[in-house]
Amino acid sequence: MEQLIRRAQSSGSLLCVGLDPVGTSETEVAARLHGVVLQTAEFAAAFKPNLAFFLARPDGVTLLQRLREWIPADVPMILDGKFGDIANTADRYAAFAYDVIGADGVTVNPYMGDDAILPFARPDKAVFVLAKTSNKPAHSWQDEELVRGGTVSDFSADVVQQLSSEHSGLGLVVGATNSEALAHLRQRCPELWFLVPGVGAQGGDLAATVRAGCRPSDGLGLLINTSRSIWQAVDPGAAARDLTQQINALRTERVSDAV
Ligand SMILES: O=C(O)c1cc(=O)[nH]c(=O)n1[C@@H]1O[C@H](COP(=O)(O)O)[C@@H](O)[C@H]1O
Repeated sequence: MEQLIRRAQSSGSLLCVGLDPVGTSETEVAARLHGVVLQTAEFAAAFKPNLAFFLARPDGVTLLQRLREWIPADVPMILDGKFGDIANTADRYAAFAYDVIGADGVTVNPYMGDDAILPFARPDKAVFVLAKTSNKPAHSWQDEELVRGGTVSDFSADVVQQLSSEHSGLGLVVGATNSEALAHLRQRCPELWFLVPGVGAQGGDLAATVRAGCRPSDGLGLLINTSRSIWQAVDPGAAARDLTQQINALRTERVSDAV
């Protein structure tokens, strides 16, 4: 998380460049991936490769390892695997993500309990736990009210908040497609970092996202991910630059409103 904060500050950006590579040939995909990294790196607070898009290719694991080499060392790479299994299996996924691939962080699905999360917590790694996801059908699971009060996503957020008092580097995944839910979770967890996908192809409202999710105290706490709208752009560098500038204008407003 410290690396992430340093990078967000030095790049002046909260943009997370999502890497969900698609294409017909292995050479074409590798070349495009390398190109996107080179063109967007100066605007990237982090990169987020989604594991599924790599595993679907015959050389996917090697490509992920090459990707880590292409990404500048000071830019965190979050491996989006949405991992979630019992402790000894989670431990193996953590070894894969951190030791085999060299990722600086992961996404985790908390459904199986704390032991699905904690094997990923290492002092120098970031762990983003799903709380309120961007997909529409998530509503019927995550907005379910619990007998103890609050929703399932509130419960996930509360558990992560509690665990973060003993384990550094924990954050939440909160989708950009529901800014009310984002504002609600920001209020519930004022300090945690949120990874926020759903801007771009999924139609999340960027302005509402920054207003709802950015920490008014320091203009940080938010990593806004977009994948397809950068991958499919004619000029990925320009797309990343434009998005960064829009985010920065909005977060300046957010911080000055709070003063
Ligand atoms: O954990 C994620 O990154 C994630 C959580 C979520 O709630 N919604 C979501 O879309 N994602 C991921 O974020 C990326 C979104 O891609 P685009 O819709 O193309 O920007 C994909 O890799 C998704 O798997």
